[in-house]
Order: sequence, then structure tokens, then C-alpha cells
Amino acid sequence: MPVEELSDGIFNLSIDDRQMLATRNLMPGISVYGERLIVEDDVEYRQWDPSRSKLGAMVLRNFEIPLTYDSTVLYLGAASGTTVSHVSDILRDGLVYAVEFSPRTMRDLLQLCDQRPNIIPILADANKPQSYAHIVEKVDVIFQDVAQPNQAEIAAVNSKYFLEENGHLMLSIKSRSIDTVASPKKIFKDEVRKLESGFDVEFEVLQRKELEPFHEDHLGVLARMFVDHEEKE
Ligand SMILES: C[S@@+](CC[C@H](N)C(=O)[O-])C[C@H]1O[C@@H](n2cnc3c(N)ncnc32)[C@H](O)[C@@H]1O
Repeated sequence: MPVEELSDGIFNLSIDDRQMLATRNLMPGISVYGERLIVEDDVEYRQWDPSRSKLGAMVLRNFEIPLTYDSTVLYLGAASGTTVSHVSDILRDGLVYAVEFSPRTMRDLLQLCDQRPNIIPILADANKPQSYAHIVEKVDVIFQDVAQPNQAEIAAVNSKYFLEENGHLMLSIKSRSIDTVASPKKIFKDEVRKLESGFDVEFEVLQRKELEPFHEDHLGVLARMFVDHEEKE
């Protein structure tokens, strides 16, 4: 079975002429959400369904994924950990801080954390980074999937607290969480403009693409935080 590494720890498997996105399973033998496990050359992979994961969709939409085996990541909007589990697979020697504000969902996430030592669960509102500043160190990457009206602001305020110099922000923007009536294209343009110049941290937007056909009315954004204003000139 041909296996192609698309990015560090992220694979495309060709099975019976069909392509399958996958990560290498950090916990062999354990399926997290009913996904398929495939063994090839003594390595076990876990199928990664892009229609259940904005990050998975971003991989298939050819974003440059800034994650490596030893990255530290702040993940905002972890839910029960479907995508966090794949981030955990990728970060074999790294760490992911997983923030989720729903106590009920957090209970499922805690079960995942029991199995995986590189996930630190945090029950908190991503609007209040000061409430978890005593737990989270500086990170290489922030990934955000929170479906809130102030998505860009949440990304900016967390980046200011936690993102390393030249660190990357990966953001999924859901237009319908911002405005159900306005055109998604206009909303996306406004949100990207806010990221570029609307806050006291500024970002260089490196890639922006809609996440269809996997997620309707969602924009994926990859950005790098400017260290200071001079660098931008
Ligand atoms: C679309 S789901 C995330 C799915 C998840 N990223 C995945 O791919 O497995 C959005 C999650 O963000 C959480 N959320 C929304 N607003 C939040 C906030 N302000 N702080 C923390 N979590 C939030 C919701 O409770 C929900 O679980």
C-alpha cells in the first residue's frame, strides 16, 4: 500500500485506488472516535476524516501545516477531541493545550487525555486567556475552531498572550457564527482585514481558502504573527 507523508506526521494512504488522510497512531490499537486503523510496514495509522475536522480539511486544501513532531500547540475549541487526537499523533514529542468551555464536552475530552500524555485539558473560556495563563507556556502554533461571533478577536488576544515570536495561527472562521444574513465572502474579507490590522497584534496572512467541500461557509486561515511594527515595513 503506497504511503506518502504530506507533512510531518500527516499521511496519504492509497487503499484500493482510494486516497485516505491519516496520522500515525500514537496509541496503537486504540481508535478514538470509531475511525479505521490501518497497519502497514509495522506502523499503525488512524484514518482522519476531513469532514469532521477543519484541520484535516486544511491539509486537503493544501495549506502549509506548521506542525512538527516537537511543536507546542494551543488548541482553542477542543470539543471532545476528534481533531486534538490527530494533533496529538503529529506531536510525538510535543504538547497540545486543549481549551474547551463546555463541561459536558470536557468529560469526553478527559477520557482522551487519560490515554494520551501529550494533551493538557483546560476547562476555560477562550475569551479569558488570563484564566489559563498560569498553565500555558509560549506555543509555536495556535489552532482555533470556536464558532463564536468574535473569532478574530479571540485569536488575537490568545496570540498576544501565548504565541512565540514568528509563531503561526491557524484559524477556522465560520461565517454563520458571525452573521447569518451577510454574504460569507464579505464576512471572510472583514475578518481577515481585522486580523491584518484590527488589533494590537498584527498578522501576515499567508494562506486563506474556503474549506468546501468538507465544511460549508468556513474559511481556513494560516497567518504568522508580526513580532513588532517595524518588521512589517
Ligand atoms: C466546532 S466545535 C470544535 C470541534 C473540534 N475542533 C474538532 O475538530 O474536533 C467548537 C467547540 O468550541 C467550543 N467553544 C465555543 N466557544 C468557546 C470559547 N469561548 N471558549 C472555549 N471553547 C469554546 C464549543 O463548546 C465546541 O465544543
